[in-house]
Amino acid sequence: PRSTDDFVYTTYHDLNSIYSFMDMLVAENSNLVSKIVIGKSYESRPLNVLKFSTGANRPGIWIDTGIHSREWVTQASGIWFAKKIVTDYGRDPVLTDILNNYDIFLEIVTNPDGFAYTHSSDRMWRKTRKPNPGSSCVGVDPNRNWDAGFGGPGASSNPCSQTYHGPSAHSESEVKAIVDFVKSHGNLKAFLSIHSYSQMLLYPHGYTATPAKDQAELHDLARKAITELKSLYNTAYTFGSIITTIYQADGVTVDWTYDQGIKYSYTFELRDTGRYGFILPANQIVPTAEETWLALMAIMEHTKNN
Ligand SMILES: CS(=N)(=N)C[C@@H](Cc1ccccc1)C(=O)O
Ligand SMILES: [Zn+2]
Repeated sequence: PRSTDDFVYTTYHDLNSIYSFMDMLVAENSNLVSKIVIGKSYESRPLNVLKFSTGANRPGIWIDTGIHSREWVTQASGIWFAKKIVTDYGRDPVLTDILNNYDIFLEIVTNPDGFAYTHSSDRMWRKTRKPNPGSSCVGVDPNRNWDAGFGGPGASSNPCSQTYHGPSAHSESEVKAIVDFVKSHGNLKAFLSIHSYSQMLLYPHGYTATPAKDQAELHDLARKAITELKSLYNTAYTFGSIITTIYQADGVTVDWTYDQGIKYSYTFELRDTGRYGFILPANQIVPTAEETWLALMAIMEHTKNN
C-alpha cells in the first residue's frame, strides 16, 4: 500500500507490513504522530511506540497490543486504533479534546520476536523468544514478568510453562523497556493493555484478593466502558478485578502500573469467547476494533475529566 488510506485493515499483517504502516502514518501526519523507539527485543527488533501529541509536557495515556504474540486481533486492532486517532482528530470533539490535553502512546507490536515467530514457525506462540539457561524451553510470559507479586502462585517457575515468570522481575527487555518508559515519563494517567480472548475488562489486582483502593471507581468505569462497547454489535463482556473475574495471576502488567500510581490501569480481553479463540477470522478485526474503541474512548474521556 502506498498510504494508510489504502492499507487493508480487514486482514492480518506480518511484522514488516505493520512497521511500514507505522512509518506511513507518521509521514502522512507528522504534525500529530511520531515514532519513538523505547528499546530492543531479545532478537534486537525495535520496540516502536507511536506518540500522538498536540503539545509539550502533557500527561499521557498508554495503550499496548500484542504483548502475547498469538493474540493477533489485538495488534490488528492497534493498527485500526492508530488510523482512527488521526482520522478523528479535528473531527470528533471528544477525541479532539482528549488529544488537546493528553498524549496517547500506542505500542502495537509489544512482543515483536514472538509475533515474527507466530508468522514463521508457530502460530500459537505466546511468550518472548529469549532462551532459558538450563532448559530446552524458550521464552518468558511477558504478562507474568512484572514486579508486582512477582513469582507468586499465579505464575509458573517452570521455563516450559506458558506462564513462566522468568528468572527475575523485568528480566525481559520487552517488559523492561516499558518499565523504563513509564518511570521516565512520570505522568501517565491511564494504562490499557490489550489481550485476547474472553471478552472481559479487568482491573487490579491479579496477585492479591485485597481490593484496589480505587476499586469502586474502576468497577463503575469498567461497567460504563463495556456498556459503550456492547452498544455497537451487542458484544457482551464481563468485568471486574483480575483475581475475581478470571484467576489469580502474579507479575502482571496492570498490577505494576497501578502500583506506580496509574489509577486507570485496565486489561482488555477482546473477542471471542472460545469459538475461534486466538484464530479469530479476519472479518471480525474491524468490528472488534470499532467496538473496543468505544470502550477505550469512555476510559480516556473519564481520565480527562478526573
Ligand atoms: C488468554 S490471555 N493469556 N490473554 C489471559 C490473560 C488473563 C490476564 C489478564 C490480565 C492480567 C492477568 C491475567 C493471562 O493469563 O495473561
Ligand atoms: Zn494475553
